Amino acid sequence: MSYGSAPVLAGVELTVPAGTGVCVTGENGIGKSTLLRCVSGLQRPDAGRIRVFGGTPGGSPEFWAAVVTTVEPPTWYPGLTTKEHAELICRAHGQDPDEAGVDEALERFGLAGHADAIPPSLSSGQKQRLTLAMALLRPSALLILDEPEQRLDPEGRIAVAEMLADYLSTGGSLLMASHDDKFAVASGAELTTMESLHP
Ligand SMILES: Nc1ncnc2c1ncn2[C@@H]1O[C@H](COP(=O)(O)OP(=O)(O)OP(=O)(O)O)[C@@H](O)[C@H]1O
Repeated sequence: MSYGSAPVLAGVELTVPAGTGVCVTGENGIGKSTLLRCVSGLQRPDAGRIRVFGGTPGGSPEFWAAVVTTVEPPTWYPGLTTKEHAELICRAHGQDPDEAGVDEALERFGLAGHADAIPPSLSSGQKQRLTLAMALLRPSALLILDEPEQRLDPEGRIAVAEMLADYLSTGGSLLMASHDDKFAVASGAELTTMESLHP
């Protein structure tokens, strides 16, 4: 993969066995987001091979039924509230919002008091909470998260790490990038440095 003439991710090899979590770490600019973008099907590598559940990333409705990526920041729907965003994601995936537990999720993410606010009025940490709440509310088999701990307060990081550990314990797979090793370990992910991905 390259941006212009600068190579990024040359010779990288990574396997995330289904039902496990991997967290890639490394200095700013080393290529973590680029890796996650490629695995999410948002960027196509110039060479090499990426398979997700045996298929090409991003290439089919089945991929997007199974995979949630937060690599690209969300766009909020004009005029829809925090709660309506959460309900919408459930309905889009064939779930009844009450049965999916929208109210409980908003409570868990500390957003219950902001259910009727529109997302642009939320703080950056609250927007991050809503993004993660929406990612975890809908059914999925793989979460691809770019620095999910960003903008969360210490309590929020602990809560999200627990929710990711729950996700893994119920059979989900997780690929994330993070600068917070403690958070990643608490999430149940195995830490892997970008440097170690070059065999
Ligand atoms: N759109 C782009 N155009 C040109 N170069 C880019 C682009 N996106 C990333 N790069 C370059 O590719 C390299 C890898 O960037 P990437 O965002 O993947 O790093 P990262 O490890 O996620 O960094 P960080 O820890 O800061 O999030 C960097 O040198 C960056 O400057």
